[in-house]
Amino acid sequence: MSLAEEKWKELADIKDELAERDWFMGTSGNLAIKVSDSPLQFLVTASGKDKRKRTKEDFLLVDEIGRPVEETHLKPSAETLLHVEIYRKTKAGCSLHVHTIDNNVISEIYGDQEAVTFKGQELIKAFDKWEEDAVLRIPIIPNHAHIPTLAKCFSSHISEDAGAVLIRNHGITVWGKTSFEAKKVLEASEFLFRYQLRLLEHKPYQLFKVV
Ligand SMILES: CSCCC(=O)C(=O)COP(=O)(O)O
Ligand SMILES: [Zn+2]
Repeated sequence: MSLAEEKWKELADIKDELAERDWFMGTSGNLAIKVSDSPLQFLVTASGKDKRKRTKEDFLLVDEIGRPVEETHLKPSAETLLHVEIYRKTKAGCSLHVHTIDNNVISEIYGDQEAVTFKGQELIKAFDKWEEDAVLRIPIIPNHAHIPTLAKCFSSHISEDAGAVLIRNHGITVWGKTSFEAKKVLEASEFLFRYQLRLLEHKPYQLFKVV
């Protein structure tokens, strides 16, 4: 099996796991996994497809600016430029984007603050923050319809090899050095969003900052 075939299967297995959680409603979501550094090439989900299905046309190989490497009728994800920024600026190996009710509601509740911040939850350790009272800040950016503008805004929040950015009333994009780390960051983010929303249910009259 070639490296590209190995990465294809790795990403397809991750996609199946996220599909089991019903995190690809209405064809939303896109996933990517790096295949080579020089030249930069990565597999990305084909645009507009039902990501709950597993087919031979789920992904396509794109270059350092998100163009298909081979002749194809498939279109790369509409949000390929966000994945380009991740691989251009970091050593990340995998990036995942999903729309969930929880991440959309959190992004709207805390959107005006331009970030949602967590402190004191054990799952913060999934972001490799182990110190006592570590604080996790997840930026929230506007959902620019013009993808190059969205990618530029998104890029300003990329500095480490693993991270997460919320796009307001849209979804979350996470990345990690490996697909394992990217999925861990995604699961931890969604856990923390669900935790915060549950907490707010018990304090309905306070939209308080968690820190
Ligand atoms: C119907 S979801 C709108 C597009 C989107 O936000 C998304 O995540 C999926 O777009 P893609 O082009 O990757 O299928
Ligand atoms: Zn999206």
